[in-house]
Amino acid sequence: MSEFQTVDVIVIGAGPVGENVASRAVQKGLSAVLIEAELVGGECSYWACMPSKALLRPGAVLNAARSVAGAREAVTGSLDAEQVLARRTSFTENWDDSSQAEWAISAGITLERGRATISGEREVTISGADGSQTRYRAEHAVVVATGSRPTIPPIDGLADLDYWTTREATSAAEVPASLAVVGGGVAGVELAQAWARLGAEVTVVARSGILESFPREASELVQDALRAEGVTILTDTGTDAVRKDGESFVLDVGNGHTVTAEKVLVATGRHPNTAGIGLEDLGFDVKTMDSDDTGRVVGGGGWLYTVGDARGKVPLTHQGKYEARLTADAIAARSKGELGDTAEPWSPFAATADSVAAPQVTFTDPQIAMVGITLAQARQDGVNASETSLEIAVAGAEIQADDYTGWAQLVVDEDRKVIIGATFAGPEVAELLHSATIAIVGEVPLERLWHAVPTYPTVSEVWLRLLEQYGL
Ligand SMILES: Cc1cc2nc3c(=O)[nH]c(=O)nc-3n(C[C@H](O)[C@H](O)[C@H](O)COP(=O)(O)OP(=O)(O)OC[C@H]3O[C@@H](n4cnc5c(N)ncnc54)[C@H](O)[C@@H]3O)c2cc1C
Ligand SMILES: NC(=O)c1ccc[n+]([C@@H]2O[C@H](COP(=O)([O-])OP(=O)(O)OC[C@H]3O[C@@H](n4cnc5c(N)ncnc54)[C@H](O)[C@@H]3O)[C@@H](O)[C@H]2O)c1
Repeated sequence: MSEFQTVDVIVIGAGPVGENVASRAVQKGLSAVLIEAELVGGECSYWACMPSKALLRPGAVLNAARSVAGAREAVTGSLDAEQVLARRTSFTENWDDSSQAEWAISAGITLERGRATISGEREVTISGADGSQTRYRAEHAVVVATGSRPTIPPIDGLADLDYWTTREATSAAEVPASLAVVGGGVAGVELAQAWARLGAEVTVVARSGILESFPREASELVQDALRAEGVTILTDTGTDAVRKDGESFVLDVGNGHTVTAEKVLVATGRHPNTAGIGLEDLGFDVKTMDSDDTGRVVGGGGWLYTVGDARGKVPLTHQGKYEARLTADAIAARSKGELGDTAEPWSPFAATADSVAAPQVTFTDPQIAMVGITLAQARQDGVNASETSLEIAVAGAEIQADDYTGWAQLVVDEDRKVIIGATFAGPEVAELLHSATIAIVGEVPLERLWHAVPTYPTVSEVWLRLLEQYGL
């Protein structure tokens, strides 16, 4: 057994979030070791955000051209699936992480490859692929940035079959003739559209609705678009059992009905990947483990932190990287005695935006972009909230696409007269979202927002329409 090497911060998991904790800690003058069992860059770079968006983008560009007279006539072909898949693969660097590893080293981070377990208080043991063991002791913090795992439902027969998770669905080398998607969340719906536009016959099997975490009007726009382009969507439909008939999967979806497809994608949510890394041996129950706004594990002795998907608050890359910056700053401040047990909301150490202003975009075509809280959530939290919504019908939208169809909503805290939630649905609305995020985080009073004039003719003019409809 090797001796312990001592370092200020140990980060387990080199996904986007772990990378950011380690680099920020180094920038703050601490030494950091970053440990990765698979690919430096994590799920996001190789099997999630980047390849899924690369699969979706060509279809959105083609559809954008087809939605403008004059351009439409110039576009006579369909997507070139081989080129789309090649471009997707280039975004994953062909699943080679050498450039990411080089970046980590150039950032002054010590990079270790292998599977890490927390082997004691402040202690981490790395098991290398060659059977070697390397041990580190942290002076200040051990940060768990181990990401998340797909949650696989207990569907009869499923466990024995070679179904797709989002990993296979983002890295497939060929377009399947047909695809059944179990789950109507963001991952399932994005990948349903991506593969359908590449030529697969796609059926989405959703036990309740589609994209249910978004306002109904927004998810219906996406649902209508998917149906119009040939995706079959079965809502309120459970998957009772799955079996193989020759090379095909057969899903029993109730009342004697079946769905048959060449591939099945199971996209039914994810959970923090915190089991089996030694936390149980230290007395933690990983199912109930909680962290404060600085990422410090409650009851964790002060040295243990979680970030990103492993923290489980907002499982999105940008929000995890935000947590990473704040957690690294909190660790650095505590190492100098400049921060105590708790951090003030909105201070540089507390991830306050996680609960009030986390933005999310569903990159389907049309897109849904949402930030803050929904009307239902606001009312549940006892906030005196109002809702203003309308169809996006402004000159900028008409210029963007013939027959532009979109929808927008603001949720306002009537006591404070500030925006607490916003949703935009329609083609290319993602870039509208940051304006809403700034308005929420800045708690900009509506009467001041009235002076923020959107440019003519852009889709942003919807802000003016929303404020007028609100009553300004
Ligand atoms: C299909 C799909 C599409 C998505 N699209 C988007 C998007 O467009 N935008 C967005 O914001 N989010 C998106 N997400 C979510 C996003 O992928 C995650 O929020 C993000 O990857 C979380 O980053 P992370 O660093 O916390 O975890 P991960 O990226 O999962 O990285 C964790 C790393 O830890 C390593 N690890 C785990 N255990 C150990 C161990 N014991 N020892 C050493 N290393 C270990 C893993 O190998 C992995 O590399 C998507 C997710 C999916 C599934
Ligand atoms: N554009 C993006 O930002 C993006 C894209 C993809 C994924 N992600 C992230 O990745 C995570 C995982 O995505 P996801 O779509 O798997 O999760 P999700 O939580 O968004 O959706 C899961 C879906 O599966 C359904 N479901 C759950 N259990 C089921 C069961 N037993 N049978 C049938 N259906 C069931 C749910 O009703 C829900 O519709 C999400 O947290 C999301 O934030 C983000």
